[in-house]
Amino acid sequence: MNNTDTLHHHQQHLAYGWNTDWNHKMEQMPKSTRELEPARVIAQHSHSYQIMTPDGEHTATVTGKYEFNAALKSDFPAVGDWVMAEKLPGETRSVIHRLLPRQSAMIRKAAGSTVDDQVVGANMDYLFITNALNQDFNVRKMERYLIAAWESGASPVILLTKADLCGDPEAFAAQMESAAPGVPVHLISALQNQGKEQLLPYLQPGKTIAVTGSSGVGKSTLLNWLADDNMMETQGIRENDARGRHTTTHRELFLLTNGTLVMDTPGMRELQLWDAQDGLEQAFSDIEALAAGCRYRDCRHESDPGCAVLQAIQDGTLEAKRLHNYRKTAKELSHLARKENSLAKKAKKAAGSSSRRSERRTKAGDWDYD
Ligand SMILES: Nc1nc2c(ncn2[C@@H]2O[C@H](COP(=O)(O)OP(=O)(O)OP(=O)(O)O)[C@@H](O)[C@H]2O)c(=O)[nH]1
Ligand SMILES: [Zn+2]
Repeated sequence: MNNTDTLHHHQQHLAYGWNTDWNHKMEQMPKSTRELEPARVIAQHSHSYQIMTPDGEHTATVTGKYEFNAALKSDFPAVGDWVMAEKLPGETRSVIHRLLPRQSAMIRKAAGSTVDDQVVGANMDYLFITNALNQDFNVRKMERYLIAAWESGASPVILLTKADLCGDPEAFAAQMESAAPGVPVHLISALQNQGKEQLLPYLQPGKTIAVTGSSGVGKSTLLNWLADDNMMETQGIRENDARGRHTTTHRELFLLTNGTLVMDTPGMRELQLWDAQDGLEQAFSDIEALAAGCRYRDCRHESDPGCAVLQAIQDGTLEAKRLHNYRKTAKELSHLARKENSLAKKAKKAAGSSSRRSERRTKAGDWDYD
């Protein structure tokens, strides 16, 4: 196949975020005797995918060989993935042969098993983490979200929504900023159409944005606001597809007219924590940086002599609460790790006895709808 030709002739497909990096990754793939073209996964059903191919939207399934070689659930394509697909002659169907290596991925861990880990979204550039400026406002919760965000490889951005409901939004933004080192914090009100200009730097052609946050913080409102009259496609974002029943029109990756891609997958909406050491270190990079100055490498920042973290609290450059939250989160993570371990042991024992497949189904929850 002549890739350059393919790419130049299909602007629609290019719009879905294809770029020179992906082209490079494609060229690294082992050569195939078949006509394979790159396509992006725009929706996921239990046994099939919707993909955007150079010829438009196709329904696709993975090949038997793909399935055979997939050791983990996360080896299967997910929304946002780029795959190499073969168009079936005369049909709007394709088969997926390969997965291009992910640039970022949000993984939902299944307790006690790595086999059941699911990718709920792939190749996001930005992850919008939302928290509302009402009783939902919760720094602790955001610290936990940030861990998952950093683990994903996408750049986190904090959006404080419903700013119109708050008397002193700036104070809350400042509080959030100190809990999220290196993460931009924006105050917005979708209802009052305020703060959109701050989001424009992220709304770039070819960039993919995913939105996460607890139920009710205003994600749907935000997505519709971002899409505004910018929807390329006719259906609104997540009108009422909570059960994901509309397999023919259902999409989870949307193209705005300015070329930005917006991802809204059910699994992405509720991030869970797991034993995520790297994410913890990044979410608390302020403390990690201070800890580098502690006299002892294994300093517990409790009463240890020469502790730079405690010194910073004394100097007033670090809030005591921040260290407290760090400790609590670290503890929580190791608790999760222990729980995962014991569940893994139990699962091992139970394996073979009951029907694992149906168990998987239920666990998969909203991800595995059809
Ligand atoms: N005052 C105010 N209310 C808002 C704003 N954005 C959303 N809301 C309201 O908050 C409620 C929840 O908004 P949704 O967009 O449905 O929230 P969601 O996060 O998508 O909720 P789930 O679908 O449950 O995940 C609705 O009543 C919205 O009208 C805002 O900027 N200001
Ligand atoms: Zn220390």
